[in-house]
Amino acid sequence: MCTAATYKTKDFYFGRTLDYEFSYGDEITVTPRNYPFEFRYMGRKDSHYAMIGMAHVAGGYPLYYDAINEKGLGMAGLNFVGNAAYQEADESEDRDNVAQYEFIPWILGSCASVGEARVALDRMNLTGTPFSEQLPTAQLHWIIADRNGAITVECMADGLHVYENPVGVLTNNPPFPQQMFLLNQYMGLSPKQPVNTFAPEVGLSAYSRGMGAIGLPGDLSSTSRFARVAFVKQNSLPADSEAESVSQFFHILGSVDQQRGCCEVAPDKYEITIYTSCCNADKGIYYYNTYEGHQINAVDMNREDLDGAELARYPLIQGENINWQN
Ligand SMILES: C[C@H](CCC(=O)NCCS(=O)(=O)O)[C@H]1CC[C@H]2[C@@H]3CC[C@@H]4C[C@H](O)CC[C@]4(C)[C@H]3C[C@H](O)[C@]12C
Repeated sequence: MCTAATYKTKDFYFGRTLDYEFSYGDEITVTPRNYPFEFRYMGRKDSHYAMIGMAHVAGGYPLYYDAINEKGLGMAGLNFVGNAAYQEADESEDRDNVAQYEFIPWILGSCASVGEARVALDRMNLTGTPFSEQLPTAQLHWIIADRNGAITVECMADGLHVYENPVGVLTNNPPFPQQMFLLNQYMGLSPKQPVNTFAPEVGLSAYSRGMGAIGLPGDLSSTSRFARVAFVKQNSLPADSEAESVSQFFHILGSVDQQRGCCEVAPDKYEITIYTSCCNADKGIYYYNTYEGHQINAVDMNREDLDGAELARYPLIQGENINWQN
């Protein structure tokens, strides 16, 4: 499972948790403007917007899981197993055929906003073409967001859907309209203490703080994480400074953190939050921490040569960094 969220303070933040039982070998990867992208159907693009994100680099190609570009647009792919169904390549002149593994570079390379992404999506066919035999087609859906809004993209048997995403969060199954519908169940929840509308004549009292959100689901299912992160995000109070914003963002995604042992996916195999990311989309900074490394690390795309042609790659820093005080 995975969870993605957007957040706006002075700047615009975009990030995700990646929850899985193993790692593909993830690296924070900066793709500069002149790295030549060889698209499967759309030919070679010698120049495009620069981007930074988490990727598995295979044969020199950045297979992005999530990224932002230099214009402040962010995009993340999350599992959508059993529902994702890709399209056939369509040779007509007015269609752009994009393989699922190219989707993030395709959009972030050429779109500066969600509006521009919508235009690109209008003429796009998303194909299930695998990257290689070793890396078969991933069944994903995506969130695309900028400081003014977010959309969800789901390619299913009945076509490519683009939904307005008013909460700016995404998890996994079921399809997005059902996730949004389920939020109706929680509309009564509040960060304020409840008042007794249950039975005023019965002497009920708020014996603890935090009772306004009783009923918010605490488990790790995708629908529960969706409701929980949406509640936490919507009620989170923004602070202006960079450190406070980044800290708050990690707290928001911390609400859906997966601890080893709590989500068994096969006998003795457990899904955990492998990494959590928080991108400052205005400044081009990728902050992250990992399961065994709570310290926040950062890579700033603007410290790289963005007019270059070579990827800059940073393996994840692992291991806890404990500041001893005596
Ligand atoms: C496993 C992850 C989803 C985690 C998640 O959501 N876990 C919930 C499980 S569940 O919801 O409970 O079922 C997803 C998210 C992004 C994916 C990569 C995208 C690029 C590339 C595409 C290629 O085609 C195949 C290899 C490739 C590197 C992909 C590997 C893997 O698929 C990645 C990491």
